[in-house]
Amino acid sequence: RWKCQGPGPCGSKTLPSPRPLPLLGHLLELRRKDLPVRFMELSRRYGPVYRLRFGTQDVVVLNTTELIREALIKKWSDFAGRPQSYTADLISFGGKDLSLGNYTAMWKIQRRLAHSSLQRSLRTNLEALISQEAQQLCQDFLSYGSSPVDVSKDFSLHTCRIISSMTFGVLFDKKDPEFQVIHKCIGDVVQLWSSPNITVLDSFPFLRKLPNASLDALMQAVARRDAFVKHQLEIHKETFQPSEIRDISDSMIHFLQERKQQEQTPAAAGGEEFDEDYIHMAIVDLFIGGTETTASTLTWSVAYLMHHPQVQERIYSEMLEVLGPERLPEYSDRVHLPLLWATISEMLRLRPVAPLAVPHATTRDTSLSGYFIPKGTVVIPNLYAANHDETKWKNPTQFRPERFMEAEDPKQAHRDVLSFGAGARVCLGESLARMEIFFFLAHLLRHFRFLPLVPGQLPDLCGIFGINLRSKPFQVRFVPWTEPGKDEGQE
Ligand code: HEM
Repeated sequence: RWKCQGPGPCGSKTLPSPRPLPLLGHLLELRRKDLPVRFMELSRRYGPVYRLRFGTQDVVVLNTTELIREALIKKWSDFAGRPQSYTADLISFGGKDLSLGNYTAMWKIQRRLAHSSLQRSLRTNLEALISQEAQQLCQDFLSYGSSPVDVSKDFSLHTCRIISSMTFGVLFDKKDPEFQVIHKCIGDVVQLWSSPNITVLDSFPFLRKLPNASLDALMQAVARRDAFVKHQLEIHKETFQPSEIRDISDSMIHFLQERKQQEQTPAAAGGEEFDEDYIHMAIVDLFIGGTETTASTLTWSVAYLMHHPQVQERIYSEMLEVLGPERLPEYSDRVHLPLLWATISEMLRLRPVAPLAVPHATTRDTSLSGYFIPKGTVVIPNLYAANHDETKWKNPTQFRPERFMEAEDPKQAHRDVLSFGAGARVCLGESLARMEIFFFLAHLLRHFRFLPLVPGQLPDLCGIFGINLRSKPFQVRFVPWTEPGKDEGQE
């Protein structure tokens, strides 16, 4: 299977692979909590690309920027698929998902639609919305006084409010019960879906008939999520005016209505109809992407900056110099705030929230670095390994934002951070995420120093590896720069 059998993209070499266990293959590797780091270790022994076998599934792991670019950019259509699974189908109307859906004609329409709707929303007054949210968050932190704060919840409530406003035109109150339900169940679906009690159902079909409390909880969270999205879409359909596209839902409804009017027959679209479920799932994915990922990067940034109070001070001085004491930051200021911008890239590099991206699948027989890779192989781009590649990044585990400013080609150095993936499946929300991280950090650092509760008691930077790379909970005091307490941190 791993040698090219005939005409096609022949590679003469066979992919290296660690010795597998009988029946299980390399399945036990999946029990490791720090999978991206483990994959990186394996690459030191077996080379930057190797093959593993999980049960009946062949998996190829890519561990360098060059290999990931060759696969996802140079040969993008060969690697644009997603592995299909029983549980992904369960939570997405039978696979009509944007991030988990396979590379089909319907998916391409869905992705183009989500992309253009999001871009349209980015072109409106998004900057004002995000800046307001960041100011609101500063007000909240001020109101907590010197009490400690667990920032991750606050960040995710605010990022969720932003994506709700962009999608449905509603800026929910953080305490609104309806908002709290959607905020919670979006997180619950992701956590439950990636839990071992659920993932096991993909590999062992006979277990699907047995009672499974995790599966029941997952389906309840999915039902709550779907009820919320359906309700919002119904409201939009009733009030929709083609002359006034207000938000992402409107853009999507407009597209669907136009498509129906043009009488696109299912036959013309390859036998399938582009129905409302695709819109529903695209919105769900924007909510998932738009909530925890950015919030997680922000939380990591606070944790790292607590370890590096001198970087906080330098960013604060940089902002004072560029903005003066009064003016609020604007997004165009980022080019004049190189240390802040470099700190954001350094954070994305060191702690990519989706360290193994989302698994890809080959859509046809192909090759990579001279190795033959058959159609249907699952491909894991190890973004964490690429961002820690010693040949590209000096002392890669160190937090050193200056590396971007000192680079021969700083723009290229920023681009070399692969945390948003690349190619046909590159993250749809990169521009939004960067803008959010910029505004939240700029506003927070302009107002406050980030200090530990007790001097020297700093957050653990190791993190929790799972479907995403989260920091362990920690508490921080946001102390206005005007108050004393300068030397409480630790460099
Ligand atoms: C720091 C923040 C973020 C990071 C690090 C991040 C990272 C990623 C990564 C690594 C992927 C998978 C790429 C691949 O499969 O090769 C992805 C996919 C995706 N992201 Fe993000 N993301 C972030 C924020 C967002 C935001 C704010 C949104 C939405 C508003 C979003 C929406 C999506 C969607 C819809 C996909 C699926 C794309 C597809 O399969 O075609 N993400 N993201």
